Amino acid sequence: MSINFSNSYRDLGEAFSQNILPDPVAQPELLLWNESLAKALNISFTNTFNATTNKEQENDLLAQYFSGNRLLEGSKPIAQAYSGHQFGQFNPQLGDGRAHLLGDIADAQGQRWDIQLKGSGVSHFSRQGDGRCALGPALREYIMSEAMFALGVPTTRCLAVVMTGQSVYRERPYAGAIVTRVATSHIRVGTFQYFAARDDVESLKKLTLYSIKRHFPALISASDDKAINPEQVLAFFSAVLAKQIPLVLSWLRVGFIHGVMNTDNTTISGETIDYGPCAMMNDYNADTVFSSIDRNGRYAFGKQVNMMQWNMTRLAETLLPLLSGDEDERVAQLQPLLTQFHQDFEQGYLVMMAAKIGIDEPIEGDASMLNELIALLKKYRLDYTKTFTALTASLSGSAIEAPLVDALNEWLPRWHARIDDFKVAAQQLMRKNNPVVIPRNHHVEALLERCQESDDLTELHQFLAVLRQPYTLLDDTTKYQDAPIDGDKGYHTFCGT
Ligand SMILES: Nc1ncnc2c1ncn2[C@@H]1O[C@H](COP(=O)(O)OP(=O)(O)OP(=O)(O)O)[C@@H](O)[C@H]1O
Ligand SMILES: [Mg+2]
Repeated sequence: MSINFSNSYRDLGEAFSQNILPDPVAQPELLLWNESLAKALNISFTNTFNATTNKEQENDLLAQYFSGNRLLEGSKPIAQAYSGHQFGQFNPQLGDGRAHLLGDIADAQGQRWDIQLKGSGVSHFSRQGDGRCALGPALREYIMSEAMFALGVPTTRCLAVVMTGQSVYRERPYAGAIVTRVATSHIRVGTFQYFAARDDVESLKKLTLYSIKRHFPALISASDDKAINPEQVLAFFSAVLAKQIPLVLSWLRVGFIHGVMNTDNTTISGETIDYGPCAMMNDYNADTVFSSIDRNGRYAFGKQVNMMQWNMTRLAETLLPLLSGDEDERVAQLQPLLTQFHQDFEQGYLVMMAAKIGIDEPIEGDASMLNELIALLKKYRLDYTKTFTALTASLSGSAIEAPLVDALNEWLPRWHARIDDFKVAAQQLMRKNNPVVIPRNHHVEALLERCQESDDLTELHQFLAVLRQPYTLLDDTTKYQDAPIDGDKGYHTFCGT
């Protein structure tokens, strides 16, 4: 099997991670293999398999590798150390309690990707946990991240799901599984906090330099890549902030609620990570929360940008020792960047929402028109996805049906007047920005239930095929477009264990 691993994170030294092998499982069985992702990553088996290898043998070998039972050549697994603010409370000692980073690989364009097993056994960071993952949450991560990728949301992805043949106990026994996650890195805000909490400035410098090289190489010249200066630290912070804006904007565009935006679940690369308690919004309400542990609505749909700014402020704090001047001067260098973040986000939000109603370059008056629409969505409890799909279709003659047409009857003429001169272009823009299908909670949950009861994955593949083309109406799309009759009242998500 040809995967050309580096172990660059492990090479940072023992302060950063624990060297530890995945814990072998009883009976690994490949459930899902993401062929298109494998291709994109340049992962191929041509050296391993020959004309006489059959599909079953191939899958068996993949199951061995992606359960951690066999180690891929060149991989030196580690569990990464990190801390994190969880619902506002700082926990200095988190880290990969059930994950193993196998190493990083380069794709054909030279982009590096981490390959990580999740659910692969305990580590130094496991605390009370068993190091394992149940099948439901593993499949959920695969489905949601594939859907998000196709929706155009920056995200970590899944390469494989392997059943372990072992039960995991979560109040009752469930089938266990291991998911292979791919990310441009697994460096979290909490990774920086880990070293800041220990006053380990040398490691903070090393981590910042590594992060710059990995994610923002333009900030550093090849000749002086051994140390960083305060200007580079500020440029790094700006670059991290800039990554979070398209991330949160795309969540808001498609109605995604992350559910657990703790600093340990916020990557510096701006990729969605940790699909534990996430959910999709149905009818529009900025206060929407589904996570059972988010009792105060800290991570509600409409609060996500504020929470991201809060997380970025925690990142800023960790960078203070790397700046110059006294304490006040250091804060004064970071503060304007956080203010700028909010302004850039607000501007980006207007552009994003305007695109959803077909306007490429918003002008004065568009913000108030959008606010009015959002107020109507909320007042009449209109489904977010369906509303924009109907508005898009209406531009080529589809009638907007009741009750939507009644709810929007005063708003529609205002919108038509604005886009009348460029209806065709408006509709094209809307088609790109408004999915016709999203991974609705009730469909995801129903499928997870069925997959746990039966080995037949036909429906799962059908659902995935639809989710992989969320801007196109396929024959099967209509099966998954419906909003739940009760608006998901009483639906609760749980932190994915
Ligand atoms: N079953 C488990 N065994 C050991 N540690 C666990 C388990 N479940 C969660 N943890 C640890 O608890 C912390 C918080 O968990 P959280 O649910 O945010 O992350 P996760 O889903 O395990 O991983 P990730 O953020 O990488 O997707 C992490 O340190 C995680 O490793
Ligand atoms: Mg997590």
